[in-house]
Amino acid sequence: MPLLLGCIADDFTGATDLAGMLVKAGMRTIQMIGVPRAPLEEDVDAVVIALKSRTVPASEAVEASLQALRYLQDAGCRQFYFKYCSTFDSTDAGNIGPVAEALMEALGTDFTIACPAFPENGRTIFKGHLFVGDVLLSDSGMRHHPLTPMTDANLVRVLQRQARNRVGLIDHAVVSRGTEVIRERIAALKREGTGIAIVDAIDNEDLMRIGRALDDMPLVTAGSGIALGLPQNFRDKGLLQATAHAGALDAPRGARAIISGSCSSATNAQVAHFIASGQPAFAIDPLRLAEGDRLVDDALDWAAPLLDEGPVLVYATAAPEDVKAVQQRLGAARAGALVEEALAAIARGLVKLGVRRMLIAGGETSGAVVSALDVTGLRIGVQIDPGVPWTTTLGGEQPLALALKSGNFGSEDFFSKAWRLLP
Ligand SMILES: Nc1ncnc2c1ncn2[C@@H]1O[C@H](COP(=O)(O)OP(=O)(O)O)[C@@H](O)[C@H]1O
Ligand SMILES: O=C(O)[C@@H](O)C(=O)COP(=O)(O)O
Repeated sequence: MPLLLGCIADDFTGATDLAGMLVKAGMRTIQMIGVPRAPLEEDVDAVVIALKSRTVPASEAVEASLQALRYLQDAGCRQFYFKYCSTFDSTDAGNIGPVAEALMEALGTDFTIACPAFPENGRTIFKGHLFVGDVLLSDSGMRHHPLTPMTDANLVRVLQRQARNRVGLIDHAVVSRGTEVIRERIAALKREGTGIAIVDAIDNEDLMRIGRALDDMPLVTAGSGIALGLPQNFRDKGLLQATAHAGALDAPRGARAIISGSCSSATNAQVAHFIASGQPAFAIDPLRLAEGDRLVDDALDWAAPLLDEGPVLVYATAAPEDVKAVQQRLGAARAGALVEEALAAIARGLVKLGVRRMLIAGGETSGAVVSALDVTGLRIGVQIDPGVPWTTTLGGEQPLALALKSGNFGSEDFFSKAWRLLP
């Protein structure tokens, strides 16, 4: 069967989130790390190319995304999907707007939607406003994000600041009335010159209705939620036969470790829970890294004798006030880069020490770690919590089982319970 859906994800955790969603919705999906050098050999329905383009300068994000698009076009994909964060992580400089518009232009299309809704994880959109659980995005922990603080919940306004096209809204009154009404609204928005429309969605039924209305849209831009409603279109056209189920992965055996560079609220709670349950944890202080302390060696010396006992945690995760203090001293970008580099080196060292099963918390952090491990692709396995599947690696020196956890996903006991899902 030909490839159907070609996806470009702006970070690595987001890519596994999307790939897991597509598998759950019945598409055989593989995740590639960066734009592959060779044509795909796997027999799959969808490919997700994971980029690390969320927080790089907009021009670099555009370039990398266009390169990914060309690869997916050459592979014969029929529809394209730009995946960003369910909390719409971006700044006024981008990268959601510039990348979406560059992809539109390359595909010769004058209209797309933008919908980060992921109701199962508490991300809903109403009247263009994004909610995280019970609060507006701007009142959620995302207002303190180290790299992309989100202080405005009105997505029409947020995207308009990043886009040249006019940004409009398909609101819930339209979405709730079904696919035909959504199609009519899209046609009306196009007529009046709107290029991108934020779409309201508060539950999975909304996502299914929206999905049906996107069957002939060349480019969809969204979080992972919208992916739930797309496979039905391919199935209706007789293009998708297999119903994929994420089977138990043949996970390699070996020592276990958790690397956490996310400072999101959920990760802070997960780190605290792991430490409170008496399990071993090593903290990385960015200020000491900046002073040249040999924390990478220290962390590996600390971990080596513990690895036979159970999972170890190495973390830079910190509360918002501590992150702010560090950023005031080092600058946000330098602090982020120092931490990412150190955690990536520690992950490499841990694999040399025999770690074969690893949880990584944080999108940027996952990008840094997975790149350092020379992984070329990921097979998707069982879901640990919504948006976080176990995966096994393709490429790299050693086969590994990896779970890339988005900052704000997962229950408080995630770092303890995840292992129980592996054979
Ligand atoms: N203590 C800290 N102080 C400053 N920055 C930090 C600290 N710990 C981690 N970081 C940086 O914060 C960023 C967190 O982003 P990311 O890994 O994407 O997490 P999330 O998924 O929660 O957004 C990374 O660049 C990381 O290196
Ligand atoms: O859509 C989402 O929320 C995730 O898939 C995602 O992209 C999260 O990014 P990080 O919080 O940076 O891991």
